[in-house]
Amino acid sequence: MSTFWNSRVAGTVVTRLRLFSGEQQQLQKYQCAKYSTVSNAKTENSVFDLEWQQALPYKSMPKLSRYQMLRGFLKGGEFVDLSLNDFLFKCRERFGDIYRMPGVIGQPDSVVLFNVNDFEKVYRTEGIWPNRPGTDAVRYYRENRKDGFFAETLGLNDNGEKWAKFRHVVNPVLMQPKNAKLYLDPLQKVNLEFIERIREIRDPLTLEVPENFLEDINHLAFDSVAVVALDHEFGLLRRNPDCAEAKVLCEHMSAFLKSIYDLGIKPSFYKYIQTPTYKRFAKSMDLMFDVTNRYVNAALERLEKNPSKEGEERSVLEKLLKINRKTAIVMAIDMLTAAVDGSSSALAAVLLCIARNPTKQQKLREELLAVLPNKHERFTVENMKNLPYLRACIKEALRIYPLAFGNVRETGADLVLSGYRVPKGTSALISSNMLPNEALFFPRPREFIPERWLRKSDAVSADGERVLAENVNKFINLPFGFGPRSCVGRRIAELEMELTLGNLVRNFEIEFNHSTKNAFKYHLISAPAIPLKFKFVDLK
Ligand code: HEM
Repeated sequence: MSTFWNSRVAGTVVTRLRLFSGEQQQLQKYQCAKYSTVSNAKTENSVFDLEWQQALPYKSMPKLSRYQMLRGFLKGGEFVDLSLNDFLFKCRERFGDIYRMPGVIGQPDSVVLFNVNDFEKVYRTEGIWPNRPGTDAVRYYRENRKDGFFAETLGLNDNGEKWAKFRHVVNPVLMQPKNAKLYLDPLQKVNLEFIERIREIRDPLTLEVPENFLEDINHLAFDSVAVVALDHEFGLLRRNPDCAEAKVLCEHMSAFLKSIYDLGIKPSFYKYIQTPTYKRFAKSMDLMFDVTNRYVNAALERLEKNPSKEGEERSVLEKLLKINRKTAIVMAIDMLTAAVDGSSSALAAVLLCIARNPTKQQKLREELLAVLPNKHERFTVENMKNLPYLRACIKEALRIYPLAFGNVRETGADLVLSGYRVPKGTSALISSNMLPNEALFFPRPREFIPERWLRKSDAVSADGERVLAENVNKFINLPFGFGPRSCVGRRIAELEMELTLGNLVRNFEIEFNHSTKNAFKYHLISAPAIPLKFKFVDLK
């Protein structure tokens, strides 16, 4: 019987792979045999079936009642002012490492997870078309736009086969290493503006940047993603700080993120009546659509007037336009909304860690100088290949200050999670962001030890203790998500962080002489909560 199920699952996989052959390698990597037979295969003999039979019924899982949920989010309620993160943790204290959260007003129930073994099970059985619930409001907006622009595709906010088709066409453009050259130079140009901006705004005596330095980091992140997504240098950072369109985009991107929690998790009637939150959200989406549409059309016109030569490739946008104009617009909006706030928080985390750890900073500088002895020399795809310590510093900073509260997946199979039966199709909130800071998983968790991420022989901290991250369950720390649905902008984000950290450390001694207590607050994603008054001292 179990052989029958094995071959059935394998058969389905083979058929789908014919459709999406590019994902074949990923799939083989991610769908480990242990879990691929689970999918609804409740055969009498399977190990899974025994586990399922012995597990507690879903209904008996500790849960927040519908009334508690609704009351908690009403005026004066216990959850009303809490961030998503604090809300989930408050309930964890009451119910433990697994609990049910009721879906209210037409939303489905969710199960909230804090156990890494459960994270692994959910990810490993997510299937080839993993669904990420939570962005219903985006889909609702796109489905209901009067001009029907999104009738064929809802972009990467879609789910199921339609998501996969879209992702399949954009993956090669955004994720293939060979395409990095398309965005390396534009990103580097923006990056050098950032260095100049720091020199302009820092106090001439203290050499500290102003309290609102986060705004500059935000503009760096915005200019960087815009140069990729819209093939346009807005120059918000320095040359064109009053650019109205760039400001509109920036402002509405942040409003967009906030609405995702307000409309996706908190109780909301927006599908029945246009609530003020939904109206604000739809206005942001309209504005972002209009601006994006204009820039993509302008790029198209430029290309038509000055077509690229055979084999010549000039930008990511040009490549996306070659697929078609709609794909280019939808992808540009999806990149802009997903990139800016996250990238700037991640950059702030990296800078705080490096500024507070001068020995590590010096070690990184030495690595950079060995590869690029002249600080004016540009990074290239080639010379960036051998910078393991740079990458380790970024990984370690994202471990200490994880960006997202966690992730969301619809369970791809019936699963036993923490001893309870959880049916296929349940929305699972993988609440992972606190675990990378627990000593159980990472020794000396609050210390910035990039060596954890190096090869075995190098993974020893300054006082000789082994701190290797290799043996830690990798599902604890997945800053870019997992599997075929993981961050499509990962290469761009990593390159942007590597260029920024690399260029800053080559140019300055970076210090942060203030408290880092409660440096970040968590909403859907983290955001710096302290003034980022870094000190930048020029290096000779
Ligand atoms: C440090 C910066 C960033 C981090 C930590 C990050 C992290 C993530 C995570 C955790 C996800 C969800 C993955 C999953 O469900 O498994 C995601 C999705 C996504 N990210 Fe990023 N991201 C970053 C920057 C960017 C940038 C720069 C872009 C665009 C250029 C981008 C575009 C996207 C998009 C479009 C998705 C949705 C993918 C899909 O559903 O297929 N991200 N990101």
